[in-house]
Amino acid sequence: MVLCAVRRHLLKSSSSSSSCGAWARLLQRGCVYSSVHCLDQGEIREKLQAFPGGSVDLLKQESGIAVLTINYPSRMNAFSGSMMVDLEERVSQLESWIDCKGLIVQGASGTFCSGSDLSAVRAISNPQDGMKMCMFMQNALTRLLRLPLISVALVEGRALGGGAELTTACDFRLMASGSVIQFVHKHMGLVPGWGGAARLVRIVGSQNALKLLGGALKVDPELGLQIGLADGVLEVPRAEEGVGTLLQRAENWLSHYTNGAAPVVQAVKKVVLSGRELPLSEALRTEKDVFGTVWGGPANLQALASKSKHR
Ligand SMILES: CCCC(=O)SCCNC(=O)CCNC(=O)[C@H](O)C(C)(C)COP(=O)(O)OP(=O)(O)OC[C@H]1O[C@@H](n2cnc3c(N)ncnc32)[C@H](O)[C@@H]1OP(=O)(O)O
Repeated sequence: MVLCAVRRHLLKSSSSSSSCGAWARLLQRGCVYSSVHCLDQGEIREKLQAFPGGSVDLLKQESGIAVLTINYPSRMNAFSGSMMVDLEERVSQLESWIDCKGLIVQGASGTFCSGSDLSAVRAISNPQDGMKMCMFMQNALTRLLRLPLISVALVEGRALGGGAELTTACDFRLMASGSVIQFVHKHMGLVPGWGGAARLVRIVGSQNALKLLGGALKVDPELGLQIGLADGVLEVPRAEEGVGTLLQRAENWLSHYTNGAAPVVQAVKKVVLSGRELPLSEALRTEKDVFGTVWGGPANLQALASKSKHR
């Protein structure tokens, strides 16, 4: 009774403060750029759709784990313009999925993603279009990273250029044996533009980021683990092994972090995200708000009921 009353109070205060507070700023307006920054999402969507090919597919499973597949095998899963629009739409679908707990981002046909489709890039190589594509992808990938679920990039084969950047928009990276993550931008006379540099610095630190970008280094699983870019390595199962696919292995790995009730898993992601992205005082207030959503909730009450010794 007392717990429920306290929870009601916290929920009331959390919903009123979070609707206009830091968490709302992070999630409901998760985009980095808007019309204030001269970004017309409709206009850039239309422009990108003029470069079709491939798809980004979303499979939402009853387990609360979704699988997002970058699918353009004939171009090593490079991002065409229409795939960039697809990606944004899939992120919107995930944002409105109430029971989400986890996400695996993978490439089709044994390789992750070879960055942006160079044919499309060539066609929009003027500075104005380049900036618009950059803002569009930064928005989509920032919203991906801020989803209230735990995400993992399952890297098989190559993750190059924008593909390497995509891996940094996930909470974790799992590298399959033989895989490579490489920020090849310097070889293309570029730097990352999809937010990959800013996120990479937060993942591996500025010294390592400078080495990876400055030298366009090939990161194999061993180096990935050493510098903290990879969170785990999975052996690619041999066909004759018959003990499940790489995707199943990734799902097993992720389940260590996604087991439990969806509201609790989502709350975990929210407090970590706010701790990472907000100034301390705002992060603390957000943590209080999020705490209020699970305190005295079904999972909390069930856990208390199971502790018979402490009645
Ligand atoms: C802000 C974003 C910045 C960026 O992402 S810039 C783009 C960075 N990515 C790249 O530079 C990768 C370019 N591709 C490559 O280096 C190689 O194709 C790659 C991935 C190492 C694979 O090499 P191989 O195994 O020898 O295979 P391959 O070269 O014959 O490729 C197979 C087919 O895929 C195509 N492909 C691969 N990456 C692509 C891309 N990014 N854009 C457009 N097409 C691409 C390649 O042209 C080839 O097609 P086709 O069979 O000749 O018709």
